[in-house]
Amino acid sequence: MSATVVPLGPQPAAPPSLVEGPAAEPIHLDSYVELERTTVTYGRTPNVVHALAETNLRIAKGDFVALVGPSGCGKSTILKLVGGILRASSGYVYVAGREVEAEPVRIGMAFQNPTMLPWLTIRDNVMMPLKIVPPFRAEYRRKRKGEFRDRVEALLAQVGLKGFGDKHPWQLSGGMLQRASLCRALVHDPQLLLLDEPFGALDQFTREELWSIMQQLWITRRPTVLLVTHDLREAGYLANRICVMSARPGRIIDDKVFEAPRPRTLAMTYEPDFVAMTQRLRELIVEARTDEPAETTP
Ligand SMILES: Nc1ncnc2c1ncn2[C@@H]1O[C@H](COP(=O)(O)OP(=O)(O)OP(=O)(O)O)[C@@H](O)[C@H]1O
Repeated sequence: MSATVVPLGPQPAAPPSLVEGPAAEPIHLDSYVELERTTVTYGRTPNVVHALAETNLRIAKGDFVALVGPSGCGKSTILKLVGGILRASSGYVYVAGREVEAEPVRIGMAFQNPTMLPWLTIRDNVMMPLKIVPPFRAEYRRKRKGEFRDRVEALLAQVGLKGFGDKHPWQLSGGMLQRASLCRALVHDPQLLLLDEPFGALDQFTREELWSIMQQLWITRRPTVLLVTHDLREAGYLANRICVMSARPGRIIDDKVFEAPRPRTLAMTYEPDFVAMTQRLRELIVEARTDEPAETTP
C-alpha cells in the first residue's frame, strides 16, 4: 500500500438514497460494507491516475471477501476507502449502514509490513488499539495491567506466541511479527478487518500456518473481512467470496461465492474443484492484465 494519499475531484454530495435518520440507527442496511458507483482518481493534472473506475461492491456482515487482480488495479485503494483513509472522488462508501466514518466502527488492519513500534514490547504493541480506540481507551489506564493484559496474552497464545509478550519486535522473526500484527488487528474486537497482503512477505510454510490461524480467528470472532491478496490459494482457503478486478482503472469483473466447508484444510486446496477454481481466477487475471490500458489514462 502506498503511504501518501492524494485524492482528486469533487467530493460527493449527500447520496439520494441516504435519508437522515435518528443518530444511532443505520439507514443503509442492505449490507455491512457497500461501494456505490465509487471512483478514485489520484494526483493532479498532468499527473492524474485513474485508479478506480465506477465500482459497486456489497459485503454482508460477518462475511469474508477476497479481492484479487493485476498489480496496481486498485485493490488497496478499495481497502483505503472502506477504512476511511481515502475519500472517493465520486460515488459513495457505506460502512455499517452509514457513509463511511459517520458511524463509529471498530476497524482492525494488517499489512504486508507489520510495522511494530520498536521501543515497545510485543505486548504493548498489541495493546496499542486498546489505548486509542473507544470504548477501550477510557479504561486503558485501569485495565492495562489486568483485564487488557489477559486479553493480549490469550490472543498471543492463540497464534502460538505464548511467552513472547515481553520481547521487542527486533527479537522476533518475520512470521512471528506477522502473528503479533494479527493480534494487534484483532485485540479491540473489530467489526471490520481490513487485510492488505498480510502474509505476502512470508515463506510458504509460515504463510499456510497463518492461514489456519486466521481462519480460526474468523470462525471464533466473525468480523467482516476484506482481504487483498495476490495468492489465489490463499483467497480460496480463507474467503467465502472472491472478487476479481480488471486492470487499472480497476472495477470488479467477476464476483463468485466459494462454497467449501469450514474449517478448510490445506489438503482441500489440492482437490480438483479447488484447483479448477484457482485456475479460473488465474485465467481471468491474465486476461485482465493483457487488456491493461496504456500507462497514462485521459
Ligand atoms: N497516492 C497515490 N498517488 C498517485 N497514484 C497512486 C497513489 N496510490 C496509488 N496510486 C496508483 O493507483 C493505482 C492503484 O493503486 P493500488 O495501490 O490501489 O493498487 P493495488 O491493486 O493494491 O496494487 P498492488 O497489487 O501492486 O499492491 C496504481 O497505479 C498506483 O500506482
